[in-house]
Amino acid sequence: MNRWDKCKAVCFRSFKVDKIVKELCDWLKENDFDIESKSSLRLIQSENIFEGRCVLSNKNFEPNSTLIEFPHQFLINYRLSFKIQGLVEFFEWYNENYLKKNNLENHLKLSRLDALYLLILEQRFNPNSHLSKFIYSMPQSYDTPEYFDKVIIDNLPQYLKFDVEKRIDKFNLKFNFVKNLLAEFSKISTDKKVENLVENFNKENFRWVFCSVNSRCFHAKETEICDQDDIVLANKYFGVLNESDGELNRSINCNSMEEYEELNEKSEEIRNNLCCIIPYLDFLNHSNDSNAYAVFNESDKSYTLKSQEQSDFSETKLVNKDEQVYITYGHHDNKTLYIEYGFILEENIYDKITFNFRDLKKLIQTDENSEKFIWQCAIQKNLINDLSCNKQEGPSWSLLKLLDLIHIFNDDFKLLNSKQSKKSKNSNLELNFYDIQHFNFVKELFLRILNNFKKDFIGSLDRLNALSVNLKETYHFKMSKRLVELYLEIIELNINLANDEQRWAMLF
Ligand SMILES: C[S@@+](CC[C@H](N)C(=O)[O-])C[C@H]1O[C@@H](n2cnc3c(N)ncnc32)[C@H](O)[C@@H]1O
Repeated sequence: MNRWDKCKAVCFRSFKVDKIVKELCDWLKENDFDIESKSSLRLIQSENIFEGRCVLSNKNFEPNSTLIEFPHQFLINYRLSFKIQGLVEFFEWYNENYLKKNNLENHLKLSRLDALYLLILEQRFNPNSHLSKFIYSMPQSYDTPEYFDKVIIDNLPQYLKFDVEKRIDKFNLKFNFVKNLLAEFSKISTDKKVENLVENFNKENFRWVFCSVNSRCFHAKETEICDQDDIVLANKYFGVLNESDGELNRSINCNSMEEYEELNEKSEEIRNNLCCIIPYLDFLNHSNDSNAYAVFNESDKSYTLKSQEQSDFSETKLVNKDEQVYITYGHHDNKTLYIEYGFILEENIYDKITFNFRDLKKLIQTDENSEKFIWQCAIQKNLINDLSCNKQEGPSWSLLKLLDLIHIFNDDFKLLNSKQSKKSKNSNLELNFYDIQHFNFVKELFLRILNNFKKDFIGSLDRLNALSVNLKETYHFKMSKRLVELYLEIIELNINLANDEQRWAMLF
């Protein structure tokens, strides 16, 4: 897009945004929250067209001041679905006919997150909806991979494709499960709202609500937002949510990588069930260097947006007049931003390549018991949480230590001759977990994995470049290609680092 096109697009969008903002502010006012008089913030179309809409400050704020407080009633989570008669009937029917009768696997159960999807969809198509003006303020479509042309996904490197496909599978599984349940329920329901919801529950609409919630939610504890009565109902329909169940610090008790990955997924699922959307605050964009943060306020159950606190260690990023207010969505690498939010950052200090179980397994050429032992050590010694390399520091210490371990047990390394290594094959206790012992072998393994990745990424770039001209004009294509290039840069920088004897030796 050239500068003129960009300018035209911004003007057009700004016009639309004004109308959306007005509706949203009117809606808040109708619900006793006059945001225009209460706050020093305003919503506009960002000058960076790819950022969409954004929140701007009308004045300078001191560090640690309150920018705005959102009353509890505007925190939208599953509990509001219990106020909709048709949905409550559906949950009751599901409880009686499914939950009690079948021993369902977790992914085939309704969850709190599904209740939030259903609430927003029901309200979107309900002519008397309480939330319709807020829902109108949400984007009509998204830039997350659920919206991509499949050809783009098919031609991504395995590193990205695997997670993108996993996400799309999850979406499809959820869609089919809820659709079938609703279809069965509609046979016995006479509620007009349910009829309406079933009619509108198609793939396109579910995709929209799936992405709306996932890319615009905050996370808040159930006990912070819900009354005890809501929690009792939620436990009945969706099971008890033990918020500490999925905590990763319990990974230490895992005995295998499969168990560890399961725990990881469970922890993500629990977090997803804590999703809540806060109108207006869902317009805040992300920066790694944010000037604000949002926090739950226990005393009055409100959600507060605050300017950053003064820090003794780094320069405090201030909220200044007419500048954008940013929060941080988390210390996300570009793969996560791409999949969860549909954008990437050119300069992302948290960007890295994280090697997973399957990538590293390819390096292990040993017997089953030794392999099991390697993974158990990796989990128990907590190496598993950061098996990555980045642009600034190269490989993480955990990755180097794991490669050191892999090398000791690898039949491939015929040079293996140190007494310590042979002894350590038989005894966990004798393994040294504090230093890396064989940095030349580690280098060889590191280069093996990087070169595999490089081949995959270069192949992907070639295939992407060969796609049709029309597709290459799309934002989804451009963002995907740029992401592949940025990762290729990380791979090449790390290959150079490993090949530079002096710099490599300095890592140990
Ligand atoms: C919570 S919403 C923020 C409001 C959004 N800009 C809008 O117009 O509704 C999150 C979405 O904003 C966009 N976004 C947020 N931060 C961004 C950034 N730093 N660069 C580009 N897009 C960003 C992405 O599309 C993301 O999925």
